[in-house]
Amino acid sequence: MSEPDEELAARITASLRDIPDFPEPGVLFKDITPLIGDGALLTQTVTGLARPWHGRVDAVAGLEARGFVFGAAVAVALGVGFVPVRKAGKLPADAVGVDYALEYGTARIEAHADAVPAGARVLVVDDVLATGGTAAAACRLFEQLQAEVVGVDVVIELAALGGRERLPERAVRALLTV
Ligand SMILES: O=P(O)(O)OC[C@H]1O[C@H](OP(=O)(O)OP(=O)(O)O)[C@H](O)[C@@H]1O
Ligand SMILES: Nc1ncnc2[nH]cnc12
Repeated sequence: MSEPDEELAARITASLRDIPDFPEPGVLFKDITPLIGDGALLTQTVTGLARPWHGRVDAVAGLEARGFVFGAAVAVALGVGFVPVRKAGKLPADAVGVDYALEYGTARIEAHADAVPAGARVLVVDDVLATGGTAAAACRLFEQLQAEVVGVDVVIELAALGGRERLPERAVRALLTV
């Protein structure tokens, strides 16, 4: 896996806005809107996410909603298709789903049953890895579809919340670990 880019990590750190007690008391929310509002930093972040994966994936999956921003851009950078992983009830065709818990609540994610062919190499992209519940559910989802999850690629890992431990034997990569 590629070396961490310390300059990019510093730029991401400087851009993040910490919002205490959002969306519920006790959660320190990492707001990425300043990052994605900065064209140069958004480009560097997408380039950094895509860097190790050129020629190694068949599809990029992005997790609704913030994972769509980065995931679709990474798919373009890699020249592969994008698969939206949506919250329950949003996809129009036959879907498979997984229930999960995240830092602040529970949810269900779904993907279209024909989103990727069996054996496809899928890269899961999201903005934040916190408890890892969302990313682990996404991995299970693609394995239900007989795909191969080659990695979980996030902008920010909140290490204290233990997401990486929730994803043993996965190639988990974060541009910034806090
Ligand atoms: O590691 P976890 O504890 O599972 O938390 C990480 C997830 O939480 C956030 O999504 P959220 O469900 O809040 O959706 P949003 O992108 O629509 O805000 C974030 O975008 C990740 O997908
Ligand atoms: N603390 C946090 N900040 C932003 N997104 C999150 N998703 C889960 N936990 C989060």
